[in-house]
Amino acid sequence: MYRLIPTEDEARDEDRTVSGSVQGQSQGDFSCSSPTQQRRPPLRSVVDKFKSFRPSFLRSSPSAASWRTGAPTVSGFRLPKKKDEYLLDKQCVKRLWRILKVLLTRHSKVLWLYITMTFFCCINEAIVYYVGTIPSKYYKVLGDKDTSAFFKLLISSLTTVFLAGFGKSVIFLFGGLLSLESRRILTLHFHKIYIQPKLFYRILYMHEEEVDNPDQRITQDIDKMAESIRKMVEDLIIIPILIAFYTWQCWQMAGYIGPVCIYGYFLLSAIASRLLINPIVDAVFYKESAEGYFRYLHVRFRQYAESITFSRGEGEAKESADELLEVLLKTQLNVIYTELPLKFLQQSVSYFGSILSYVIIAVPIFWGVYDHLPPSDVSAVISKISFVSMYLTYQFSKIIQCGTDFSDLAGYTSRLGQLMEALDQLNTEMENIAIDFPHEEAMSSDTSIRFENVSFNTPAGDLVLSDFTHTFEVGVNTMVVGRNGAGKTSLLRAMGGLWPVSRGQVILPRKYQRDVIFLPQTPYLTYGTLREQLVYPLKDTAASVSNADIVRVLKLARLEHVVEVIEDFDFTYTLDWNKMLSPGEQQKMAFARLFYARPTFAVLDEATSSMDNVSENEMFKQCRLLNITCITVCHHASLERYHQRKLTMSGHGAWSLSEIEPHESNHGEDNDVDDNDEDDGEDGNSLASSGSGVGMLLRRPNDVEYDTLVGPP
Ligand SMILES: Nc1ncnc2c1ncn2[C@@H]1O[C@H](COP(=O)(O)OP(=O)(O)OP(=O)(O)O)[C@@H](O)[C@H]1O
Repeated sequence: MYRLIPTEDEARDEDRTVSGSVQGQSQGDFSCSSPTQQRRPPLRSVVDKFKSFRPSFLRSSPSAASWRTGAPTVSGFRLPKKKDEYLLDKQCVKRLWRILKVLLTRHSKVLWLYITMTFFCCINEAIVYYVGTIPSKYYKVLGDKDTSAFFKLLISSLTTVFLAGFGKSVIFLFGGLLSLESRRILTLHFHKIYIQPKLFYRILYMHEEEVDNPDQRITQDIDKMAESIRKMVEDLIIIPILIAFYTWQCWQMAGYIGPVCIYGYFLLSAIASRLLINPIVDAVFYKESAEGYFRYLHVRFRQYAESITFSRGEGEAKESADELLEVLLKTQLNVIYTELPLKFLQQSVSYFGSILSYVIIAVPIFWGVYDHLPPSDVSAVISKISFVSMYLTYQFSKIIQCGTDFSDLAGYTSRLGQLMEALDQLNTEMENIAIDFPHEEAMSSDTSIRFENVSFNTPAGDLVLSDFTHTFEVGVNTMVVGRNGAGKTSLLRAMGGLWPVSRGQVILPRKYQRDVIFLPQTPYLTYGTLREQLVYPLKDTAASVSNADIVRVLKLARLEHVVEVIEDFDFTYTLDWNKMLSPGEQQKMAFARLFYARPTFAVLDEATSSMDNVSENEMFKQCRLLNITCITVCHHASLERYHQRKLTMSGHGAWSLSEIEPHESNHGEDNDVDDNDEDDGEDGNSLASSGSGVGMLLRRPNDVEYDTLVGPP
């Protein structure tokens, strides 16, 4: 099972490692894997993972695979981490029950739709029963050559047939509503348990191997599950009542022999069907998993279209897509082949059922039960018994036929149930971590960020930082430097609580949410208006931002030209923000948010890497003017002038701190920037550099009054 807290043994191992040498590596605090597998395997590409998948129907005979797929046999296929077999077992039933409990809460519309559907199904079945007995009535009136009875019967049968059609469409309508409502309730539930602070990040970045494609499970599997539920409910909703009714009818007309034959027949078919369902559940699970990877690959193409095109990587992209498609098709073919025996059984059950009905009729006929009746009445009786027994076998064959839907449903249930369990477990473990290694607890009375004897590892178990003690004080800008992979971003992850620490404490300001803002290298541009963009993630406060504030903040971030590009401040853009702004401008937008929010600390992770020098300098100057203390991960030595302290990370847990001597450029920095501005031919929109920052008005989100900013000393 998943585990984030180290076991005692691991903790001991880690103790030894950390105290022994900072060069050592300790076991991961993240291990979210089976107890036997504590280290993650090396990262492999999605295609590589799936290359190792071999659908179950290929396992028995590699040569049969080529025959079935027409493709050359690829040996050694195996699903990534295919350690679980997904079956229609106790665990699956438990998971289904858990999902049904979500669907059938007290105020859920699903329950009402189900009840309404049952009502209409009962009415419809009464009509169907009447329609079923119509032929026997025709035998009678035609046999008796009764013209007026014939016309009466004609009118009533036409009306009934019309009503039967109407009844079916009403059931279809309610089935559709039921499916939509089920999807809505389940998706909302998953949004609630999945899109949670940090949990969301952890499951996507750290537990991808254990719980693949959670997005695909939420967007696709729930929909398919809701559809399976609709189909099954439509088919099965009224079956118990019908079976009871037609058993009684059959008993009345054909004696005990009729129901006994049909029940015996059903029992055998049900046992055979149950045996055939299990492999389908497993096949559906892995087909959905392959669907998820295939979809994700296309999402990545969309995301990296420009990079792929610049590197002329279309050929490779096509190859990977084709390869993954082949894997997906193999999993689909696997589903088709594993469903084949069940389909055969279902079809045979329904055809054999119609023959069985004649065997049931033959018994009373040959025993002379109806010998006393005239031939026209015997025909009517035969027709009626045949309808009743056929309908009874039909109800049973419908149960068998639902096997395929049910196996699909069980497959989706396994995927959704597994995600639910993983989320539960992560939640509990994160709560435990929060208790053992307090992070966001407002323990600090001041506004500094303190690391006390902190050690932590990567999810793969490599030591990132060992015994780190430092206070990031307000007003002291700190630069975090080091070679690639030394753990600079990881330090920020530990600070943000994304990665748990294995030792020590991270003590954050009391008003952490307001006082500390993280700016990543690639900011997330939300869907929505410019106003919402600026207040992200506090969408609700967007209405309180005045147009003047927007313009001022954009000017500070040197983004004033955006105003000319957009329709207006309240025009909702969806994906277009990423296309409308260059990477540098996107980073400036993040700074505009920062300048609007004016936190105590800005934690910048190469947040200016795509900006030109002038803009980069301008951002740091504005931070200083707005009293925002920067903790900056960067590779540019030129930024030293805006920092007073330097934290150097050397990898494998090693670190060192030093003071940055104020050098000449520090004193003349503003002039530098102004000069650059002129060189750039820019109009000096920077309020600080142009001097217009003096006395400029800017409102913090929660301030009632405007603050007055004072320009550079
Ligand atoms: N989700 C993860 N699972 C396993 N290892 C990870 C994960 N994320 C990062 N790492 C590892 O942690 C180490 C430190 O990564 P980090 O991103 O902190 O480096 P960095 O110093 O910020 O590098 P750069 O200068 O290139 O941005 C790297 O070796 C990386 O492989």
